[in-house]
Order: sequence, then structure tokens, then C-alpha cells
Amino acid sequence: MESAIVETTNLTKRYDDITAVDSLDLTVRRGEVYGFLGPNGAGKTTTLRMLLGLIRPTFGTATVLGEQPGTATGLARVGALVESPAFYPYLTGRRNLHVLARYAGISSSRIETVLHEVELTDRARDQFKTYSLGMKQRLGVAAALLKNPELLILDEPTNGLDPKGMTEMRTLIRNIGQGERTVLLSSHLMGEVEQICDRIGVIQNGELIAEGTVDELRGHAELLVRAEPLDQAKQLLEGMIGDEHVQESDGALLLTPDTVQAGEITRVLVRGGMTVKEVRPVERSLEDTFLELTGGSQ
Ligand SMILES: Nc1ncnc2c1ncn2[C@@H]1O[C@H](COP(=O)(O)OP(=O)(O)OP(=O)(O)O)[C@@H](O)[C@H]1O
Repeated sequence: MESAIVETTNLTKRYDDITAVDSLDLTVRRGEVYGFLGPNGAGKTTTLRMLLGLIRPTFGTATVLGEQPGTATGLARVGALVESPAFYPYLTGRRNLHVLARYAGISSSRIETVLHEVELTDRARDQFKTYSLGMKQRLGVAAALLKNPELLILDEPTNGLDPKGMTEMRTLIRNIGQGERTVLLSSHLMGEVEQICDRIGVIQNGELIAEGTVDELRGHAELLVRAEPLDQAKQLLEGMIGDEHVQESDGALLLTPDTVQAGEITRVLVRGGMTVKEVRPVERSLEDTFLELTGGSQ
């Protein structure tokens, strides 16, 4: 059994003096929805194109479904929506899928299944040019699903969609990603990957700067402490848990997680003669983590 559906080692792509992707080591596991998150220009599309064998790495390797990217047997098991797919505007959605299926040697029996999967059955008789952007994008996903792929790769699937289209696409991706099928998608919207992905890889300037589940990346809650006098409380707590775990912010102290319990902190401060006004955990959002990791660029 394959340990990973996608695995890259030192994957690097250079264009002259631009390093678009820099020594990337990422792992996508079977059955998960993996979000490749990063600001514009971070190297997401370049990475996905390497995984599909559309471009060659400068260094490093990638394995997709146990094979090198771009082999015929590998590609038969991978569906992708990386560039906007070309559909015939005057043909219906269904007819367009027929053309693609025939071209790819896929049985037309899949067509109704995929139309149903992307919820386009009701509009399948309409010409492609009458579709909303969201429907066009969903037809693109339907096309990628025709070969019933084990791995579906989607590059910024909600880009350019209105809020309703985005919600529909996100629901669709969650549904597609249930069960055995693996989905790898890129996005620059952290709220989006937080909603739909099981695991996330954060990329910036071509480098993978974090990888993990939403919970792992978010980290544990910090502890907020308000006590008077604050500078004495700070000194006391620094002595107790180390300078690096105590930060002053807005007239309060923020203690990094996994160090001590609220009760213990309170006891120590009170015993030290300080007035304790508040000790409570503060949840970090993934947004905080993302902004921290990427230095605020999005
Ligand atoms: N063919 C190319 N020639 C030269 N530079 C390129 C080429 N393709 C990509 N780049 C550069 O590589 C970097 C990464 O681009 P890439 O498109 O992979 O980023 P991205 O994360 O997908 O961003 P976006 O969401 O804006 O597409 C950018 O600086 C881009 O300008």
C-alpha cells in the first residue's frame, strides 16, 4: 500500500533568477482533502504543474500515486483542473462532457454520474455559454472527474467566484473528498482551507513553511493574564516558565501554550502579592497563525 498519494522531496523549480518553488517536501495522504495555502505568487501553481508532469523540476523529485509525474498510467488516475478548461460555448454541458469522454476514451456512462456529482443535471441541456461562472467551474470539475480519479488536483477552484458560487464549490469539494478519493487544492484564502481541508501545507516564496491539520497549525490556546503590578507579574512568570513564553500585549501578558495551567499561574501570582484580575485562555484562529507565518502578506 502506498504510504502517500503525493510525496515531494526537495522539489525545486527555478526560472532564471526566480526560485518559484524551493526545496519543497510535502506529503498528501490517501483520502484526505489537502489544502495548499499561500499568497499569490508563492509557487502553488508551479508545484501543481510539476505534480502533473506539465513542467519539469529543476531539482528534486515528486511521486504521485507511486509514479513519476506525467506517466500515462499515473495520469489515468489523476483528475485536474489547473487551467480553465476549454469548453465549446454553443454545446450543452452534457454534450461538452461527451466530447471530452470520447476524446479521452472514457465510457459515456460516467457522464450522468459526474453531472449529478457537481449538481449540474438540471442544467445539463443548456448551452455552456449560458452558465454562470460557478457552473462553468463545476463543469470543469465534472470533466476532471470523468475518469473517476483517485486524486483530484484543483488550482484555486473558487477564484473569481461570487460568494454563492464559492460556497457551492466548497460544498462540492467536501463531498467529492469524502471516502477514498484524495483532493489536493490550492488557495490563497485561509478561511477556505480551514473550512474544507483535513490538512494544510502553507507555502511562501516557494518554501513550505508549515504543514499539519487545521488544529495542529492553529496551535493551542494562549493564556492571557492581567495582574497588577504588571511588570512584577511579568518578572515572576518569566522566572517561572522562561522569558520566551511570556509576552506583553495591550496591558496584559500572553503566555504561550503547553507551559502551565491557569490555576497554577493564579496561585503563584497571588502568593507573590499581586492582584490577579483575569486569567483565561485565548483561542488562536488559523488566520492569526497564517498571518504570523507569512508576515501578513496574502
Ligand atoms: N513560466 C515562468 N517563467 C518565469 N517565472 C515564472 C513562471 N511561472 C511562474 N513564475 C514565477 O514563479 C513564482 C511562483 O508562481 P506561481 O504561479 O507558482 O505562484 P502561485 O502561488 O500559483 O500564485 P498565483 O495564485 O498568483 O498563481 C512567481 O514569482 C511567478 O512570477
